[in-house]
Amino acid sequence: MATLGIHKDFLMEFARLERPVQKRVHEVFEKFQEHRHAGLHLEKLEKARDPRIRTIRITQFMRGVVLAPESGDSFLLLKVLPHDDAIAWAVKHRATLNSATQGIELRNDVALERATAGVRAIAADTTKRLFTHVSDKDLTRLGIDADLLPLVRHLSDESHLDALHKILPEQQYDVLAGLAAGMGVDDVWREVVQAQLEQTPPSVPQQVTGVTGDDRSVPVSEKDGLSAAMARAQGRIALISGPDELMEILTRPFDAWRVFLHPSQRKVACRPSYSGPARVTGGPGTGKTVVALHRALHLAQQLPSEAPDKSILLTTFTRDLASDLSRSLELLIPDAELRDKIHVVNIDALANQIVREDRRTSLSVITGQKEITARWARIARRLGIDFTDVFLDQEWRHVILAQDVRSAESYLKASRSGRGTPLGPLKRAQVWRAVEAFTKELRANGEWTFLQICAEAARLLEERGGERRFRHVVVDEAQDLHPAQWRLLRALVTPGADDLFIAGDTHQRIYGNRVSLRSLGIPVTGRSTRLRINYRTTKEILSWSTGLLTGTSVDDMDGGDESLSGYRSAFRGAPPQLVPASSKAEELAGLVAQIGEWVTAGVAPAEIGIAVRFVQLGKDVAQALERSGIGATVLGSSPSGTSDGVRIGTMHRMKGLEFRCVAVAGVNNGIVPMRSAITAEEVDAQQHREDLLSELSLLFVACTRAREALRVSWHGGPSPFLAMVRASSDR
Ligand SMILES: Nc1ncnc2c1ncn2[C@@H]1O[C@H](COP(=O)(O)OP(=O)(O)OP(=O)(O)O)[C@@H](O)[C@H]1O
Repeated sequence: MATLGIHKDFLMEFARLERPVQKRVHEVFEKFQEHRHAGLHLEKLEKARDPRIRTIRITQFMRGVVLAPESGDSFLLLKVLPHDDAIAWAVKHRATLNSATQGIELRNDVALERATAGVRAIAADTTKRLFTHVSDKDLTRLGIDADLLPLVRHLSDESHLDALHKILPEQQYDVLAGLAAGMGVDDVWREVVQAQLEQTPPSVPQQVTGVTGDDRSVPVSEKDGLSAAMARAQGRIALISGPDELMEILTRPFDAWRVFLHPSQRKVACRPSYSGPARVTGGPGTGKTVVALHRALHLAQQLPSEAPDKSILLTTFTRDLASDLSRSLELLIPDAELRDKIHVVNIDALANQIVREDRRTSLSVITGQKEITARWARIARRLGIDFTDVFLDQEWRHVILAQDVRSAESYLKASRSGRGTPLGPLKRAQVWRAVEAFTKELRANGEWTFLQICAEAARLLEERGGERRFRHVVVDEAQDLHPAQWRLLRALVTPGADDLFIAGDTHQRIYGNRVSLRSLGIPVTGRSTRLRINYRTTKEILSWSTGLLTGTSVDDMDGGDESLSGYRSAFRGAPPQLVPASSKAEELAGLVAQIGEWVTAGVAPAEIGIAVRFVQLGKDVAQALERSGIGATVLGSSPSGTSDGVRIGTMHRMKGLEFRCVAVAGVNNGIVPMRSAITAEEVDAQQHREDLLSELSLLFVACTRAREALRVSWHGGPSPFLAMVRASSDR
């Protein structure tokens, strides 16, 4: 039976076609299993560099480009382009095997020869070389073939490598981009080559080497070579099992993440089993959520047939993020029966359900932080104790609830590491009196805070012992979870193989909840993987945004430091715009003009996000936009996704989202960081540093939501964080 492969580029181009043309593409290929390629009316091209690359008529104006060897009945759909472009592309390209993985790659020899000459000319003027630190032997081991070596050896700058992205054989570009981003040879081997080798299905014959004696690139062999070579290029090529799957993929072409996982992502998501809790980390946009979704699917597929619905919990920080996960899961798993094995709910809602069921009554929850702080202030005044409202609230969250301290005696002995102000026994007794007054008041009113509910849910489950609701738990945005939430997650699933799968990035921690996973009974050492390729944003936005973090050190929740080394993007775009204004009115006017320009350029308003530090500014921006006739939705004020307007949200709300264009407004001195959110240094120096880091992460999160364009503006003095990034880019 014929095998059909779809190249990622084909899907991307298909996505941009008009509906009737898409329909034709589908009609042309839907019966592929019945055809040997003669039946597909493939046209040979006279001057083709690779005689197996042919074209096929889609409509009068559009042609598909297909790789189809003479013998065997495998096809690879490579391109779908306007007629002349398709022919031009088809005659120039060749399909070869990657020497390290034996996966199929495409190359444009003419362009490569031209690029080599260009790079040589540039290299004549400089002694700088990008890859002097890597030997020929290592490059060869990583799959760089001898045809490419002269080009690679003359590259002097990373921007030249970026410019070659589209013409280099794909996997070889991946290797070079990793090395250029500072990864070691072994790391690149593991993440690009070995990950790919491991994913090749066992049924596909492994060849020892794909290079000829002189290490030159070799064409894909005839007779069955193509389907094996396609199977060794997962991540770039998807093998289609039949017409239903073809239909499935072509129906949602924009969601390439469903089909094309990078080998480093697939390795984490589809590993048959982990011996205990496992974790995936990585900078913004590296696909952690995508991996968490695929892991949930993988676990669902492995469940025994008698496993009940909702055997797997897929959870995250907020309700909105959980709704996004649900929507994505529907795309990833069309089979409702399989999908029902996965329960998607945010952690607070789950905790609420557990406590509610126990008490057989609904719970009244205090949601506003302002109200909570006001209560602490009242209590401190009433008791005549000399602690600020913010200090008491932090002590309660970061020490008492975090360690589940339930008595004055335990509090006296509790570790306060992470808190900067030492507290002697007398002071602790005062704090405890305030805590008792606070909790008593809540109890008397039948009120709860979210964290209290989580702590209570964890306590209930621990007490009941053995009542494990789920076989597997998958957690996204894990960096912001509080220890009480972790205790709940720990209690929901029996410790052991594949119990917890955790996705998160501590550089994006914005709620100040530092935890040690090990101390919470969640040891991930040896089962933790970092993703490094950013799929969301341009190199320019990425490098500017990571510049914000220069000089900061962030823990990895496992006793070490998190790193962004090797973090990279393959797209290029315009650098972020940094726009000062002398007044708020001027800043808003500039912002409105920019949004207007984006909309005129064809960006849908809902694909534009505006991040602000506080809600009122968001409302002001919304009004300014509406006055100019541009619709806007302030996130959180109406159910998300219900309006087509520009999305405006606080930086906190931006977590987990993404937009084609992002404007971050009001990045003023005194606002970012928000003065009121920073503990005074003299009150608690450690907390002061933590608060500053959370505020910095908040700006980092907001800026990294952008796919194509980022604009950062302020009025009056700029945020000191912006001075930091400028200083780092000057270096
Ligand atoms: N293998 C892939 N192929 C195509 N697109 C991908 C792939 N992996 C991720 N993406 C896309 O990249 C974007 C970022 O992915 P995702 O939200 O999973 O990243 P993340 O690491 O969770 O980001 P953040 O930490 O910033 O929330 C999404 O648009 C996603 O669809």
